[in-house]
Amino acid sequence: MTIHIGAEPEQIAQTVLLPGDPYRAKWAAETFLSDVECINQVRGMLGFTGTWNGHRVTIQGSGMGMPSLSIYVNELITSYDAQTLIRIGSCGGMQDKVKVRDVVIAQAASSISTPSRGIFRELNFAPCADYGLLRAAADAATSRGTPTHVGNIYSADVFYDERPDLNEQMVRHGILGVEMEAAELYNLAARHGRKALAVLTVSDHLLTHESLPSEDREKTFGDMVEIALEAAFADQ
Ligand SMILES: O=P(O)(O)O[C@H]1O[C@H](CO)[C@@H](O)[C@H]1O
Ligand SMILES: O=c1cc[nH]c(=O)[nH]1
Repeated sequence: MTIHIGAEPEQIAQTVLLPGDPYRAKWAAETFLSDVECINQVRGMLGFTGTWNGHRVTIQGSGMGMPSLSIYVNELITSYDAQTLIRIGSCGGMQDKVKVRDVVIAQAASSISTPSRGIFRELNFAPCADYGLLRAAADAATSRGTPTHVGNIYSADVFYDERPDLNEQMVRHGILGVEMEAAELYNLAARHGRKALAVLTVSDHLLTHESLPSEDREKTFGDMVEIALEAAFADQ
């Protein structure tokens, strides 16, 4: 057990999916896994372990924002030996071609700042996905026929952003979408030699101002969950 995760070491699998929303973790575990056990309820940040196609998988809520994700990912790596960590999140679309409900696979994650800023200081470290996971997820999305975009995203510190000038530059430089966790997930994976990826579903659009209701964000983004599962075990 750790401060924030109440599971015994053997209750957490080496492959962990990480939705921000703990109720998306519950829905995804109950929908896609068998033999599901709830392994964490500390602070209501629900986690579940079960099996998918014979493989053990944990789906653990990470909370919103990089400081929250950093707590769970640090504990999952250092106390539970998690090896493969895949965020399954929502994002806001930032290009005309990126439509609501499309999937975005984050090849890299730009940011203004992350919790790792104190380490990198003047270095503009480029947080990037594990290439094997990225390729496997893109292949899974193609074979499923899911409208999918692969590229650079933006990991923000705030949901209610006050920098339209910065958004304009990101749109101009091809950023596909905005969310709030992937950059620090990629930093931590690099630091600890683990594999990480973020597979996202577009829930909002910064250009069209569309926005899905919270229940849809919790319970309807199944394509990204299955893409993440297929990518996690593509080589096994
Ligand atoms: O839907 P999740 O996975 O929480 O991801 C996105 O949604 C939250 C904001 O509503 C942030 O955590 C952002 O990254
Ligand atoms: O961070 C996020 C997540 C979903 N939608 C947004 O617009 N921003």
